Amino acid sequence: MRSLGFLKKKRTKDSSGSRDLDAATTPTSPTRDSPGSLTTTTSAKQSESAPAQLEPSADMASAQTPYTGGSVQQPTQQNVPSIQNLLNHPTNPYASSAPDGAQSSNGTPLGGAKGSSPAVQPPGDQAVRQTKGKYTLTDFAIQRTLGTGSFGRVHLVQSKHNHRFYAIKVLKKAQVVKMKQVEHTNDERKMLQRVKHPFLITLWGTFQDSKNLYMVMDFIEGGELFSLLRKSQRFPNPVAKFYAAEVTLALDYLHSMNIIYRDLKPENLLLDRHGHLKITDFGFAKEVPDITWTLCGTPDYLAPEVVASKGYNKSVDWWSLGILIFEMLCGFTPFWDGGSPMKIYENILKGRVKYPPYIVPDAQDLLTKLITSDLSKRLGNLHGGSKDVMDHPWFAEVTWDRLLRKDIDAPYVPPVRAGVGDASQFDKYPEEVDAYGQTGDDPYAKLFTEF
Ligand SMILES: Nc1ncnc2c1ncn2[C@@H]1O[C@H](COP(=O)(O)OP(=O)(O)OP(=O)(O)O)[C@@H](O)[C@H]1O
Repeated sequence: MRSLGFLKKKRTKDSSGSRDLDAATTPTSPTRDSPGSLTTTTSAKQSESAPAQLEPSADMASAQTPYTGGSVQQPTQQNVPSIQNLLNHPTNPYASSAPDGAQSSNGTPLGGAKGSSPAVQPPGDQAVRQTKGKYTLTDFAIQRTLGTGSFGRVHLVQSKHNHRFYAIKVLKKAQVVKMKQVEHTNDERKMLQRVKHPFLITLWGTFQDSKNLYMVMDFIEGGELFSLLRKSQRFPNPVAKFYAAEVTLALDYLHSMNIIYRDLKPENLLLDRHGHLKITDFGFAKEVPDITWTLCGTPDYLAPEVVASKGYNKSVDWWSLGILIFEMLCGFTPFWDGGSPMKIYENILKGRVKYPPYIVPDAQDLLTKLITSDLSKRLGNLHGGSKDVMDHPWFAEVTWDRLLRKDIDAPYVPPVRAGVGDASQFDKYPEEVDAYGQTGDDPYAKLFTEF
């Protein structure tokens, strides 16, 4: 029987060294996005270090009674109306605001877009958000840890100015340098500064001290989709469709700006207080107008052309969308089989997917068209681009422009008390008191001049 041990663990970027993909058991990242630079740095393997607090539900075989959240609305097949039936409940998303109270003229954070138009145009202005050195640590009171990552942790903080809650991602410079992620970290800031979209996290500012880099983002209260999925085992078809549709709009937007995201997985999808998605962790996002070669991502989600060290393009995100939809519908990823990352890569390269009988035909059709090694057939990579994905019959009842306006109710509303820094939807982490705010010698100052 399939062992479900992996279900408990979050899949993180590796923090424990590197090897060459061709030569060893661990996938690796070359330092630059060029074909000639395949000396390796950071690997992207399934980490054993993340907390594993979420046991899969005892009712593993059922997608009908997935939730354990008491009186919370639960996205089961019975009580979740189809997206078509959700059209008459406009939500009233809270306008976000900067920690110092500043807003752009339209009351939203400032973002800037360039490149081709997305198939569905998000609202917003074109100015570039000022992020560099805008804040300091003394602007915030640090509360608890929301998550840990390869280079540091994400804290819930409260602004001393407007008293609102934010999330600050802290990255240890020494760790970033050690794992040869300087370029990716600078890219993360740069990409986040450029984007403005309902389903992407907002970066308000960055700053640094001699030891750490800090990124000030909106605090997204509802927790990770990962937690919801593991508690549920798997999502009913309309629920998976809702989240997949929001991700599709975000990818459509990113790709219109020539940004590849490259780390799609439930761990990086947060739920806002209304249950809409926010994609976080732009640690692998990069502007790539045509082709790139860097080996990065999370094993289960890697496209075969990435595993095979070939040049690749935006369509790796469409492959990953296929893996995400599969995982939401099944509770496990298609190429995982309990083995090492290397075993996963073998399976990815073989490309054989077993579709459980409970996957509806439309969904299976879409999955076969996304999870295909043949780039001339992969949906999203064809002439119609992302529109082909949106026009697929599985998404037939999605009204894309209303979804973009969050004018469609989410299938699950997280039980959070808004505005009070309620972090109850996040796992608990041991609180380490790191030496934040230090001045003094900074051997890495030249590497992070944009922060
Ligand atoms: N804006 C936010 N609001 C609430 N929680 C957040 C926010 N950003 C990140 N988190 C939490 O912190 C966790 C780690 O964040 P993130 O993935 O950006 O860090 P990372 O160091 O890149 O992690 P990894 O190395 O695992 O990819 C997230 O999975 C999420 O639980």
